[in-house]
Amino acid sequence: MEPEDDTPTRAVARGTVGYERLGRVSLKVLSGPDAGRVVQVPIGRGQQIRGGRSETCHVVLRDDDQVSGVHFSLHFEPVGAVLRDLDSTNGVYVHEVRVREAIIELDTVFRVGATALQLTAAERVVVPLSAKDHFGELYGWCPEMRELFDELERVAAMPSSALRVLITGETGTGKELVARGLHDLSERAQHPFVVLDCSTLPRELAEAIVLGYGRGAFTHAAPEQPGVFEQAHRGTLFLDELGELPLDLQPKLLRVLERGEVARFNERNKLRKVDVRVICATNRDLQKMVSEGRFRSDLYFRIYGKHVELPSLSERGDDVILLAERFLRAMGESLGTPPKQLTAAAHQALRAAPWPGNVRQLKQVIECAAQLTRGPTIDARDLHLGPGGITRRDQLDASPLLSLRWDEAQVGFQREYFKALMQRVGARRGWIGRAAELAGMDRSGFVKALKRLGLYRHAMEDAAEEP
Ligand SMILES: Nc1ncnc2c1ncn2[C@@H]1O[C@H](COP(=O)(O)OP(=O)(O)OP(=O)(O)O)[C@@H](O)[C@H]1O
Repeated sequence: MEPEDDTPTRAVARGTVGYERLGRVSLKVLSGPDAGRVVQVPIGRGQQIRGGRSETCHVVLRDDDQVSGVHFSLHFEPVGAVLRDLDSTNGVYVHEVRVREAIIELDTVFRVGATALQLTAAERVVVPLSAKDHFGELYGWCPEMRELFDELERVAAMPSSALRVLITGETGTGKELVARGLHDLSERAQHPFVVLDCSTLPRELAEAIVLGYGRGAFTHAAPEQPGVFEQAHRGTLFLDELGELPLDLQPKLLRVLERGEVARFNERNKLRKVDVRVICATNRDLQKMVSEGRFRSDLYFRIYGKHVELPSLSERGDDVILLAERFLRAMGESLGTPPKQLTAAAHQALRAAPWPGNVRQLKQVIECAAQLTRGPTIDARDLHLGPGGITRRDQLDASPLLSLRWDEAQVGFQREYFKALMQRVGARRGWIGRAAELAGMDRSGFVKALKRLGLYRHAMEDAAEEP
């Protein structure tokens, strides 16, 4: 049966100026080295509060040596405040019961190390929303996205040299589109926008790619090559997957950011001035990496100015439908045909799918369905999202592939292939290079394939060490 009203539920009417959400939280330290301190934390959209000994936390408990670097988080869902132990050594206790995750109420006391904390206030604030449904090419209609657009419009209006931006969010949520939009709206728009994906940097050549190299760096005949900073001179350098930047390259990057000068790989004494706005993105937990010594804190503070967090697609309500329709319209325009329509059942399937690869995966599913569906409508079964479909998180065995169409069977097979390959190589140092080599691919092609198939985030989470 068709639902009576299938219009988006969480999109905000055009022209709405603001909406109310939780905006400020207060915590009181009842006992421990910081007893008596009251910490007030403004919370951004979808942001969680973190506590621990690390300077990167919102609630810094520097003097309690029983507290881990990043010990606990608090985030707020419709059900209440969710307190979570972030793999701390000594645990999180509520009423002296150790918990991994607990929903706590106002005034609840919890203990981390020798410190007892009380959640004393959670205040609501009215936040402004953009009147637009897009920022550059990034589209969205739900309040979370419209609040984001308002933030981005204000960031874009600031002088670009003064501003550092760190964009976080799962793979495929639009981080590169945000960076591109900020560049296009800045006074640097006429100059280059250069993207460096740190996850595809080959270790041996990383320094030469970032800093550039002079004539004869590798062989006598090798020509000179400017690094990414020089290429982006007067424009913007987008450092994607910054969490994957090799540790030994981090101080060199910091030096360039601080001094605005770059010395090529084999020309240590020849400094070249560069005027570059750097925008960074990651889907890794940089705070945790800093507290574990896997990312330099000085570089973290250098790049961490304005934090832009992109919600995952499953947190954006009916944006999934509106985005799908947008992709269909764009396809129709490029083919000169009327856009195909999604049935109500297709809407339901899109809403229910988990989308580990977020908007990138949605776009791929929609484009694939539009190309392969003969009639003017796309039904749920044309999307192949249900049990046994291509976007299930768990493994497909080989036999269901045989009953799929050729293109879907190929995608299904590719997912199986990459999963098996990653299992074979294991989560150990250098696994990307090793897996790419076994697949006969270059690193960048390998990482792109993982992203396209929605496997990249899980692969990174599973990897115990830096790739
Ligand atoms: N809100 C959006 N509106 C329209 N298109 C989007 C949106 N978000 C993402 N896309 C599309 O999805 C794809 C992935 O976007 P993008 O590369 O910006 O994601 P990302 O977060 O940088 O991914 P990764 O972390 O894997 O590099 C692109 O084709 C982009 O155009």
